[in-house]
Amino acid sequence: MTLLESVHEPADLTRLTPEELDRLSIEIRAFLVDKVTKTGGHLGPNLGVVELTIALHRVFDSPRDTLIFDVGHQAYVHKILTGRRDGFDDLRQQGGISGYPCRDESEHDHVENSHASAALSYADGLAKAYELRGERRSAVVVVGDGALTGGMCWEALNNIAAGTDRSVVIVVNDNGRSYSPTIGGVADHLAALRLRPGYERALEEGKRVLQGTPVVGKPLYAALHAAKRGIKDALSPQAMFEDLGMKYIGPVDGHDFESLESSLRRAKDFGGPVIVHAVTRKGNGYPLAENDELDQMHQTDPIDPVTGKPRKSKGTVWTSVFADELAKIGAEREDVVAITAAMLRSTGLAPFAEKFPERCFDVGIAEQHAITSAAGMAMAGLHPVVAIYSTFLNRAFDQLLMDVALHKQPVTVVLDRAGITGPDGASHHGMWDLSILGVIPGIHIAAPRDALTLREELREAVAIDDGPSVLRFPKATVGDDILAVERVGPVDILRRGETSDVLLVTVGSFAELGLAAADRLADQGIGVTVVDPRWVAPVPRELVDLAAKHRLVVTVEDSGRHGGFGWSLAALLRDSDVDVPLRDLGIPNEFHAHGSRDEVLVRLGLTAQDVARRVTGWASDLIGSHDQENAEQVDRALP
Ligand SMILES: Cc1ncc(C[n+]2csc(CCOP(=O)(O)OP(=O)(O)O)c2C)c(N)n1
Ligand SMILES: CC(=O)[C@@H](O)[C@H](O)COP(=O)(O)O
Ligand SMILES: [Mg+2]
Repeated sequence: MTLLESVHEPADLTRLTPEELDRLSIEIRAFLVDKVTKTGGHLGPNLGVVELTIALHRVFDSPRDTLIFDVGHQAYVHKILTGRRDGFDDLRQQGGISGYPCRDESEHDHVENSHASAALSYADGLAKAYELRGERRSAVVVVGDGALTGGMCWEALNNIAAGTDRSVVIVVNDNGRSYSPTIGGVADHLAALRLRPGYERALEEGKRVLQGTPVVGKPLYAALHAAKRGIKDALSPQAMFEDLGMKYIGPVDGHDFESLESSLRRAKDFGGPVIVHAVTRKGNGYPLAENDELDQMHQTDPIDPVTGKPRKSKGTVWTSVFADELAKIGAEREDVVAITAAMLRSTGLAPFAEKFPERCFDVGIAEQHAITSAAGMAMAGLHPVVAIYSTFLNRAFDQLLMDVALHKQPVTVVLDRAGITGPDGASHHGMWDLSILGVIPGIHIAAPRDALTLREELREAVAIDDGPSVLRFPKATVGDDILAVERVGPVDILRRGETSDVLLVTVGSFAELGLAAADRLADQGIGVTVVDPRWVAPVPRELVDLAAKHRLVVTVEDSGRHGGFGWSLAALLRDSDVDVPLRDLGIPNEFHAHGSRDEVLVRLGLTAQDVARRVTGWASDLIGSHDQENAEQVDRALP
């Protein structure tokens, strides 16, 4: 039996010798490489926290002490040590274990939200509750140097520092990288602290020397205090955390068990807010992840563990089309600048940054700042393009509403990973943007259906100079271009039905699905006109006239139904006194578990077959043109 097989719960770790701990680390790293190169996942981050996570579980008493991982993408080792080793064959797969902490999986898991920079706030709340209830428990957080660039961390630190008797242990997992090297003053300060590692050792050495002298009692303590002061001033740059009133321990070698455990025990015994600054190496022990110049191993697709080559090709993804067109626009318009929130490559800004380095800004994991900083740039005559994932825009809603739209500033926000994303689960699906952005006065939102319309609508967006414009597209391979048979205003007619039974309005990449459904319905004699609005906000008024010429309107969108495009079009028809029944298909407003994008869409009934079946039913019920027998025929006719 391997050591890894002998560890079923954290308590099993406490009996291991130093040699066994080192062996266990080797086994865990081999396990991570073996499993994650098969399933895909956050290989780099987790290889960097093997010793740290083992040490945390040896020093603290989870779940009595609450262990929280910021983002949570680096919790695989935690899952292995808390009895879920066997689940890694199905990591991030439908029905398998989540790639993030999951409360249903274990009492040791607490925070499922993978949005960065929130963990310290949880810890502050937990610690306040423990104090009120007289419970001697520690709230322990692992927060990365990247997550520490997020604003919520500093809101939390401001509060945590005030809780002098509350045990909040903040382990800064400092590997110097987010996706790519972490930027900004916080990162520079951590680097300064990292580069002066002698402080702790010198302090220990000073204590040892003094305790070996005949000096005792008060003179000894005075001498110790003087030594500490002198060493601290000489070796340790003024740690901003101490300025905040927090004890700072570090920098600590995050791969050395002895240093880690002694620091964590000191932190646990301190009984107040304390920072343990652990210096780790992302991807430690696996050269392909250690030397991750192209940010491929922060979150990897399934790859060959030796060569690092993807196990299957993804084809052309939406992001690469955006990347190419923005770089072209950048060459034509020097007022266009780009902003990323620590995700330059994964949001497609790398080609722009390579061509125009002075016009591309990485603000760290700080989407709120990104949006308002963009408003500032726009006020000064630039046209910023902020590229972020749809789900992360949630936290910057007020900035888009009040800092951009209120001032009618020309800022373009490009939302990648819009709609169902898949393996990253509920907090990553980009299903909220149409619902929350639709309320913003003067906003323009485009949902391209293919590469051609993405290029076209991106150009239209950066030409809008009287307010915010938004473009959204999914985490997927982009399909073939779908040519329109006619354009009515901004609306593309993709297919005219033999009869005007149904107007099927498809949003974005769902055009392909809508056309496939229309083909099936035509076989049943149901005439379907398929249109792509291209710009979904404001809802094109041309849809009112088109709806008035049909007997049923159906919308289908890769977005939450509540407040989505379907609801907005229904409101417009009502306001226009067009009394045509409308049915909307979209993502139910629930939290949807991980799986592949296609698997989740099947779960949600968002496939051509499902759409055809639903339309047949509605056509039969609402316009009486087809009986139930047709509905069954549609079923039989479909693969
Ligand atoms: C609000 C938000 N923006 C962006 C992301 C995407 N993201 C996930 S992990 C990560 C980098 C985290 O860096 P760090 O905190 O240093 O952790 P490490 O991966 O280095 O362990 C980013 C940007 C996110 N999860 N949340
Ligand atoms: C944890 C996080 O927010 C990302 O790393 C997430 O895994 C998205 O990955 P993709 O960039 O592959 O969509
Ligand atoms: Mg990091």
